[in-house]
Amino acid sequence: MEVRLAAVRWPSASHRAYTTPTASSCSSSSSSSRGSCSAAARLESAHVGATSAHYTTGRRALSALGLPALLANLRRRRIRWSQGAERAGSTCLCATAEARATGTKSTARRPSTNTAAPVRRAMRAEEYAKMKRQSLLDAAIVGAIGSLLVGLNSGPTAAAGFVVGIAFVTVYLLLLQRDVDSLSPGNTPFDLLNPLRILRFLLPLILVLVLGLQSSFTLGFDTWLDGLRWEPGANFTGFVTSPPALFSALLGYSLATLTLPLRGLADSAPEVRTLVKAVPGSLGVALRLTDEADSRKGESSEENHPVEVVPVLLVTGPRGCGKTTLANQLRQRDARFQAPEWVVTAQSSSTGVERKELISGTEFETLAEAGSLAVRYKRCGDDLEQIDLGLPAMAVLQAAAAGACVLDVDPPTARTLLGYPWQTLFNDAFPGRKVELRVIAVWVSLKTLDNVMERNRVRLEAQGLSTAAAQKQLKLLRTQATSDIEWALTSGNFDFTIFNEDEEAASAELDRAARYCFEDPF
Ligand SMILES: Nc1ncnc2c1ncn2[C@@H]1O[C@H](COP(=O)(O)OP(=O)(O)OP(=O)(O)O)[C@@H](O)[C@H]1O
Repeated sequence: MEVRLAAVRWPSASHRAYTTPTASSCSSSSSSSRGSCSAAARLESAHVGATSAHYTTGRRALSALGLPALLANLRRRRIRWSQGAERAGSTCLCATAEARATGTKSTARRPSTNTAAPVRRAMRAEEYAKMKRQSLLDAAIVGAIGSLLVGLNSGPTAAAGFVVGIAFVTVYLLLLQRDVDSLSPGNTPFDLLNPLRILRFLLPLILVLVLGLQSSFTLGFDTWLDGLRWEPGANFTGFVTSPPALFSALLGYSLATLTLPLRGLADSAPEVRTLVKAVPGSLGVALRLTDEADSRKGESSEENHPVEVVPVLLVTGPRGCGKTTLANQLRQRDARFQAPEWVVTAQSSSTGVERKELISGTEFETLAEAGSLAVRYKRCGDDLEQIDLGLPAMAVLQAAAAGACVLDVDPPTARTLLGYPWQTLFNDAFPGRKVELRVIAVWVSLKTLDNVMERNRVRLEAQGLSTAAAQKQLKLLRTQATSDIEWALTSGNFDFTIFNEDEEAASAELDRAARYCFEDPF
């Protein structure tokens, strides 16, 4: 899938250099066109926001609910699990380690909450919730029709047995749904010792026992006991004295359970639907109409409006832990990762941003008032003058046009960036298109707060600060770092945590994390 920033239309005319790069300006290599928009980024549409250890999306549940679909998807899912485990595992482990190191209780698990990924996740969850309802509805329909037919054919005892069978299927389905809900990299369907799973597979046996119990209550225990015989043909189980109830219950149980794989088959074997569509009569017509409506819906939503992803690699963490070093190394290794161009009101070495454009204070305010700046703050310049710095939201898109935008910022700035209404911006700027920001958030830190302080102490002393001045700064840094780490652990925004004790290893870890800008782990 491609992100064509070439087609970006910026809504506000006041956006100076950030105004719409038109199709023609894209094809020309005008230097004023800061979009580099001829470079359409090749991206895979994906949902990386969800490192969720939970395995609850509709697509995955679809596989788990139907045996044929499960077999068909087995290989793919194994890959997904291993990828999910890699990410979720590393995040959780790191978060736990950091929590231990800092004495903070970790509630951090995963995904970024700021982007459109949650919307997609919600859609999948909705799809899954629909499937859950559908399976229960299928069982209810089979129960209603089956008990009526069985009742007419074999009497009320058999009908009651059928209803009991359906009740057990309902329990089976609820257990199955609970099982699927709790699937995670650490709890795969291959774990046969899961108590709920064992209970689920023992349900038919429990059904027979319950029928026996019911029979003993109806007949009276003594009569029921007298009737217990081990005579094949006369009393099939030796417990249940009413074969019609037993057979109907098992029939109800089997039929309703069958609806699961049948629904899976119908979905995964279009030729079955095609065959049925050829059948004259209302069923064929109904199926044809349903298919036509589905394909029209698909055309309008998927083909005409593919999801265009804007990948952003957000690298943040406490001061002095090596964010900039790692981000720069990544950009040097891989040209797909680009830093955005910030706007500043004065040139200064203290701005801390590499790419910046000088604009006037008035222009800065205009951008800020138009809501075009994803983040803005003030810095002290070389001559102690106040400098305004801002990151135009459009600059993030433009940097991502080469592949992915790398944002190396401190935690408060990261927080502001994550809170920026990106989706509203995309909806306004790209009407009729589905554009999503995919933030891969990486927390760069050290294993303990003391290590963080030591790294900063070395840096401050290397800058020539006296011990007293360094101590003063370190005190402020400790307070800030503590609050930053607490935010990282509790916000659930971070996909990866990297402890930058060893630069080479940390670089390799950042490489692995950065890969998710272009890959779909699910
Ligand atoms: N793995 C490492 N081991 C030792 N020193 C490192 C390591 N990584 C970076 N450094 C050093 O730590 C210092 C701070 O690095 P860097 O500027 O990249 O950190 P930062 O997190 O971006 O800091 P800031 O938040 O102040 O911008 C630099 O002097 C850098 O050389």
